[in-house]
Amino acid sequence: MIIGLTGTPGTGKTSVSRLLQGHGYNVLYLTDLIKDECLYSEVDEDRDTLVADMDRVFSRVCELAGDDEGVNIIDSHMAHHIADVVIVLRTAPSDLRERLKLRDYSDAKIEENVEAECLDVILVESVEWCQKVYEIDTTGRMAEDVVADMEEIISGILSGDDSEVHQKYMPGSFDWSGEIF
Ligand SMILES: Nc1ncnc2c1ncn2[C@@H]1O[C@H](COP(=O)(O)OP(=O)(O)O)[C@@H](O)[C@H]1O
Repeated sequence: MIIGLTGTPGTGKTSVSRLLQGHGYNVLYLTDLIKDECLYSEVDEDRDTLVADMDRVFSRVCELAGDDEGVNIIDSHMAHHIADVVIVLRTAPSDLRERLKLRDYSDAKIEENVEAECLDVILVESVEWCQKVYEIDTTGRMAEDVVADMEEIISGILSGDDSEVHQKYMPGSFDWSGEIF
């Protein structure tokens, strides 16, 4: 089965994915796949990013993971465009800003991402498009603790009754809209 791990850049998807891989899960790092297999339609020079060809990305992910009975995690801020079941990582805007400052991002790119987190952009898209959405707060926590939450959610899903974990990791638990100004 495919589980998307999505969230604003900097919320910790790749750090958590690497740890999950160490625990034996298959992980597809979508950004690498798109780059390595040229699954993009154009290069957006202004935003310093590749515009993914989502039809080809979707087909390729299905090829790589679709028939696998184990759990395949897709690490990407676009995972919710592909998977029906997604876990959204969240980070309080002030914490996220500090994490993004450590990257080679322009101030504008940092603020664009912080604003997107304040406005729940990825969470709202996930709830709109996916069948099942779980939300984990990473603020002030260790990546290992987030991995433990992920494994709890995955166990719940695999058990066939996710009602308890869905209640515990219910989407829409944070309101950071006041931090925009
Ligand atoms: N609880 C946490 N979970 C994951 N990453 C965290 C956490 N707390 C701090 N971090 C740090 O935040 C950064 C997240 O980067 P990364 O994993 O590449 O995020 P993303 O893949 O979402 O862009 C890393 O430097 C990581 O060490």
